[in-house]
Amino acid sequence: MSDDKKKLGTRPPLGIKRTVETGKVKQSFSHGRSNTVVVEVKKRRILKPGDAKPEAEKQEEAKAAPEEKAAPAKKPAPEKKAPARKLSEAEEIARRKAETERMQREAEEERLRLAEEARRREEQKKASASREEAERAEANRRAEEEAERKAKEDAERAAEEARREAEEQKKAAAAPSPAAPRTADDRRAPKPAAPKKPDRTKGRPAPDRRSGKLTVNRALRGDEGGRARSLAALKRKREKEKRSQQHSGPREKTVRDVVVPDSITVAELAKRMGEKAADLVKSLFNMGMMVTVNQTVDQDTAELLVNEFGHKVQRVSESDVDIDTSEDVDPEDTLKSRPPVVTIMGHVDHGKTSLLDAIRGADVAAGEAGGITQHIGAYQVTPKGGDPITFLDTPGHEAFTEMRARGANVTDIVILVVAADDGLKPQTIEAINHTKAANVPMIVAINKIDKDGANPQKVREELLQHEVIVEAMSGDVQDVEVSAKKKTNIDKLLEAINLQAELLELKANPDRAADATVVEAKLDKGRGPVATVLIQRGTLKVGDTFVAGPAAGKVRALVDDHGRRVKEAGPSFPVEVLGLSALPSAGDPFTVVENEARAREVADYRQRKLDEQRTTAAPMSLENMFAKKGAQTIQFPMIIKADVQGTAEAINAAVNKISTEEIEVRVLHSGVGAITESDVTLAASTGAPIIGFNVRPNAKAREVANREQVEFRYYDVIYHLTDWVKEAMAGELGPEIIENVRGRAEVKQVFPAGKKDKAAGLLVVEGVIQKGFHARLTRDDVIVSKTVIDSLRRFKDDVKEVEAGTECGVVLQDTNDIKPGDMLEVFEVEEKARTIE
Ligand SMILES: Nc1nc2c(ncn2[C@@H]2O[C@H](COP(=O)(O)OP(=O)(O)OP(=O)(O)O)[C@@H](O)[C@H]2O)c(=O)[nH]1
Repeated sequence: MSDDKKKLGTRPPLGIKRTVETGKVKQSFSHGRSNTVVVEVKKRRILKPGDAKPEAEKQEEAKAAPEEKAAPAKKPAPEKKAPARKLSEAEEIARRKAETERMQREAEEERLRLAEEARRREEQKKASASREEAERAEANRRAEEEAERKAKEDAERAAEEARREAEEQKKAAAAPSPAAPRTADDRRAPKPAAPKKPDRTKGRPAPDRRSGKLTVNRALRGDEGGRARSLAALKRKREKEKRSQQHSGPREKTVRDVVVPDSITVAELAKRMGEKAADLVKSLFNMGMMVTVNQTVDQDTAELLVNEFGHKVQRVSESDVDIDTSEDVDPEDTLKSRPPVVTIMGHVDHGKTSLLDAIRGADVAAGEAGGITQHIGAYQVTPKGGDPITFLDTPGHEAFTEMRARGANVTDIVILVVAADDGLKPQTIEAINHTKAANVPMIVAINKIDKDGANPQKVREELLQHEVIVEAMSGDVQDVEVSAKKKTNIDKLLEAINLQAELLELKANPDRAADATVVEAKLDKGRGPVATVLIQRGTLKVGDTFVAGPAAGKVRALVDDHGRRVKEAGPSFPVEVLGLSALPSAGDPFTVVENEARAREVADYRQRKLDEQRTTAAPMSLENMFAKKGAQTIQFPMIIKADVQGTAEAINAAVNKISTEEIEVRVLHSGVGAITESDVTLAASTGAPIIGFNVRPNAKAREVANREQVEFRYYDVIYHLTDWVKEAMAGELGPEIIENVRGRAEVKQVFPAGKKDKAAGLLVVEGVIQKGFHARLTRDDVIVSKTVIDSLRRFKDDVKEVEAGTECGVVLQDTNDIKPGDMLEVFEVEEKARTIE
């Protein structure tokens, strides 16, 4: 036990697990220096052979050993050792117990401290997460509120809100003062309210305040006293948000000049305003208009919207969208001379195509069906020693006029072909009139001079009657005697053209974006829509973006009149353009524009205009047709399909001319390409025949046509077609009824005939009366009945005929309303087949 006592004093403080024995050793050095070192002695297990001491004893020994060994070097504190020896055993136990308890308490405290620290760290982490969450929730809520307010409240209300918020902030700033009164507003305020803090903290232990768990709800309620900092952060965040909202709202800040046409789709307006289409729809909804983004609004509504979103309106008429090349005049110094554009006109078979062939040195007329020029083409020729000349090959003057009607004055010179053996014919005269109307100079080509009956002088004289005074008759119109067949004087004709062109001083600026005119457009099986255009100014290049009538596109390829691919085409050059989105019409302007968006805009506008015209001008429904049928004029409907746009137009113009007062042609649809099922359906529903000009129906269309019994008519010569239309229209009208009045008689007396009929005693005053003649009975010049002479008697004898000056008795068919003094007019009815010119 004494051993134990001795050991107790030297034992180091109790650890949880002691693995080493420690002790302090004071070291003395020379010159009075000393140092105290801690000596650690590792536990040692002493194992002796046959050692059978109990484990506890062994351990005690092991503990004692180092102390005994270290004893000489150790200088234990005398005050500690001495009283220890004096202590009684009970006291020693109590002391040790107290010591152990103290140490345990300290260890426990340390453990608790660490645990507390960990918990606090954890709490802090959670709190900051919750705070962030709360801030996020708050921000979201605020954003929602903000959006709602914006939509519903007016500017005044917004100002009021701002004022209230400012007040709130002031209160929040004053919050740390416990004396700050808590207002009802504060309590109601949905945001975390700073004034609540004194309430919450009052009489509450501080640790409680710190350790309280921060939940989202508590954060939102703002009732956590310890959150004063986060509240301020929230407010700062709110401020920041407000600022960023103000700054991140370029739509409100950027005031745009919005171009508003007559009508515009909501989507397009939104694009121009730089706003969301959905916002516009919402706004319109608030105005009481239910529209979708793709619907159109009028200019007034669009203006309201633009103003509401704070932009400026720039009202334009929709037509401003279209391209107006007339204002874009090229300066004089940019102009360079260009080839003339020549159109050949004249009566059928007077030799237009032959002349063009002679000029070109190519034979096109031979392959042409029926000898009529069906296709509008354009070619450029350069005569020997002359300048290039562009020729437009048109089917007579209709296309020329059609193009002029569309504002396409492409022709510079007209060649009027008159056959020397035939003289002036109706179409020659029409051509003269059209040329004069267009104010285009004319050159007369008196053709077929090789023919036996050719009389050029007669032609000149005939021209005089139409105020065309040729040079040979001392006028200023050039005239050239030619033979297209023998190619006589073709060079003279070309010289005349060059001379006329020189006089005209034709010029254009080649160094600019191209302006052209469509002279022909067709659907090509392999190449899609193809347009032949004539460049009027500028140079058209592959890759150019353009708009042609209602079609937009990008030049994919350019093909010249010899079928060669070219990279560009200058003024007066005819060229085929590939790359169209749709088929334009002859006469449509073809303009190169800066970009695809512009091309689309213009094309869309033009298409809209065309749609408007179509839907308002030519109603094609069955109802409309029958409604019209009830009126005096009979409608003769038809559907025209042709191989080329120019031909379709020429046919349209030709058939429309056939209309009379009684019957008129109504072209329900005219288009280019094969006859399709939809054409047949339209024909079936309207009873219209389908006219295929150089085109045939496809298989499906044929099948439907068989079922629906739709009539197809195929032609390759225009006048054959017009002849048929005339006949068909005449047939539709039925035969003409002609009344030939044969005689007149006066009713002298009326007497009964048979059981119920009445007979009239007449005096024939004029012509003759025959049995079976139609008759009209008039009383005081008013027709009483229309009847037939049923029986004719003279002195009780049936006779066939009674002449003027004689009396007779007649029985009239189906009428007994006869009175003395009535007049009877008799006539024969003749049926005559109609003709339409
Ligand atoms: N003898 C003679 N015949 C000619 C001459 N020019 C044309 N012809 C003939 O006249 C006929 C009609 O000629 P086209 O060139 O087809 O006449 P067009 O005016 O183009 O006729 P359409 O295309 O039907 O309007 C043809 O048979 C030609 O061979 C000529 O100078 N002399």
